[in-house]
Amino acid sequence: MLDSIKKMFSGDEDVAVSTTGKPDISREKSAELYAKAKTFFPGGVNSPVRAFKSVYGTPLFIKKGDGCRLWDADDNEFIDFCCSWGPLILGHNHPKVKDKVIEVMQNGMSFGAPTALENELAELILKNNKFIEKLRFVSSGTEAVMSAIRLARGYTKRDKILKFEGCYHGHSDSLLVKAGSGLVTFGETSSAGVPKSFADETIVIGLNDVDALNKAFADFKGQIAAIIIEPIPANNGLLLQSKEYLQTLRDVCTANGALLIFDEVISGFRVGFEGAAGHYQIKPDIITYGKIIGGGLPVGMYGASAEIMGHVSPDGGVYQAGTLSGNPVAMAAGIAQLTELLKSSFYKDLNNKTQEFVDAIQRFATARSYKFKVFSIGSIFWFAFTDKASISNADEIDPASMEKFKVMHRELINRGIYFGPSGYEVGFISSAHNKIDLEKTKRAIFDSLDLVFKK
Ligand SMILES: Cc1ncc(COP(=O)(O)O)c(C=O)c1O
Ligand SMILES: N[C@H](C=O)CCC(=O)O
Repeated sequence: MLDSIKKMFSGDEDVAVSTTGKPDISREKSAELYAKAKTFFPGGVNSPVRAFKSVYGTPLFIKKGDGCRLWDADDNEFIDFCCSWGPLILGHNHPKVKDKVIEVMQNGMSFGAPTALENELAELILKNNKFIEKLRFVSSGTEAVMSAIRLARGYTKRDKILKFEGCYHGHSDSLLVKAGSGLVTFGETSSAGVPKSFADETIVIGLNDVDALNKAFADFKGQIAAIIIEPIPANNGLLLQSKEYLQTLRDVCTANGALLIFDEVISGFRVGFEGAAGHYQIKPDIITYGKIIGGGLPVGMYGASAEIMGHVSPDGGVYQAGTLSGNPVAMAAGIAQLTELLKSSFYKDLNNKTQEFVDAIQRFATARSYKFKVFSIGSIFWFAFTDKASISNADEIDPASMEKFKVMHRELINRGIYFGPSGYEVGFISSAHNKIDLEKTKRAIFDSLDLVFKK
C-alpha cells in the first residue's frame, strides 16, 4: 500500500495526470529557479511540502504578495488560500503590519537583550487570553512544542508523552512519529534519524478513540507526562474532534497527574483570539502558539499557569533559550497583527465569510452528487474527496483520494487559485479576501470539480 502511494506521488514527470481544462500556466522562470535551487537544497526547497511532490508540476517560486494575492516568478497572479500556511490572517503586506515593522527596524534588528516590545506583545496576549498566565517567546512552532514537551517532562518528572496519529507538532525528534503534514503527504509518517529509544517514549493512538486512551494510561500507569494534541487537527486533513472528546482528554490528564498540551500553532488566534481553548472552553495546562503571532515573521511561544511556567529557566530547572527569541522586528509584526484581530467583529466577519464560501461549494458538490465534502471551522477549511458526513480520524482518509486533489490543484492553479501543494493540508481565508475574490474562486472550484469527477 505504502509503495503504491509513494509511486503515485513520486516524480516530477507526472505523466499520470493530464489537464482537460485550461492550458497549463507558464512555469518557465519557476522551473529555472527550481533547477538552480536543487543544486543548493535537498529537493530544491527549505521545507519539504513546498516541493510540489504530490501535485502537478514545478513548485511555483513566489516573488510578491499583496492582500489575498500572490505573483510568481513568471508573473502569474493567484488568489492565495495557503496564506503562508496560516499566519497571514490579514493577508499579505497588510499596511499596519508593514508600517510597524519598518518603524521598529529603524532602531536595529536584534539585540539579544530584553526590549519593551516583548512586554507589549505579551501583555496584548495575556490580557485577552484567560487560559495562560505567563509565556515564553521562541522562534518557531517546532521550538514552542519541543519546549512545552520538555516543560511537561520537567514538571511531572515523567518521560512518556502521548500523541495522536496524524497530528503534526513540528519536527522535533519525539514528535516525528505517525505525524501529518509533509510526512503523511509523502506516505512515510515517521522520520528516519529519530533514535528508537526516543520514539519509544512517544505513545501514539488514534484520534477520537477513548478505549485506546484508557488503555494507554493503564499500560503506562504513572509514566505519562503529557497528552499533546492539535485540538483542531489540521495537518492530516481537518479532523474535527468533539468537545466531549477533548473534555475526556482533560479529565484523563487530571485524573492521572499528566499535563494536557494544546498545540495551537494553527488554531491559535485563528478560530478566535483564544484559539481552540476558547472555542471549546477547555483549559489545557500548556498551550503552544506560532504563526499568527508573528504576522509572517518567525515567532512561536508557549504559555501556561504562572506555577507551571515557574519551572522554566532561570526561575526553574527546565532549560530553554534562544539568541533571536523575542526578536524586536517579529514582536512588532505580532503587535500590529494582533491589534487588528482584537477589533470588534473581526472574527465574526471572517468566520461568516468563510461559512458562506464553504456552504456554496458544498451545495454545488451535493447537487451534482459528487463524492466531495468541505469540512471547516472558523476560517480554516479542507476539501475531502469522500461521501462521509464527518472524518475525525486519520484512518478514515482514503490515500487514493489524493489523486483527485492532484487533478484539482492543477486545475485551480491554471485558473489563478493557489492552494498549498498537498491534499492533506488545509486552506485559510484572510480578512483580505473579498466577495469578488471568493466568487472568482468558487467558479474556479466548480469548474475544477466538474473536471475531476468527469475523469
Ligand atoms: C500544529 C502545528 N504544530 C507545530 C508546527 C511547527 O511549526 P513551525 O513550522 O513554525 O516550526 C506546525 C506547522 O508547521 C503545526 O501546524
Ligand atoms: N503543515 C505545515 C504547517 O502547518 C506546513 C508548513 C511546512 O512544514 O513547511
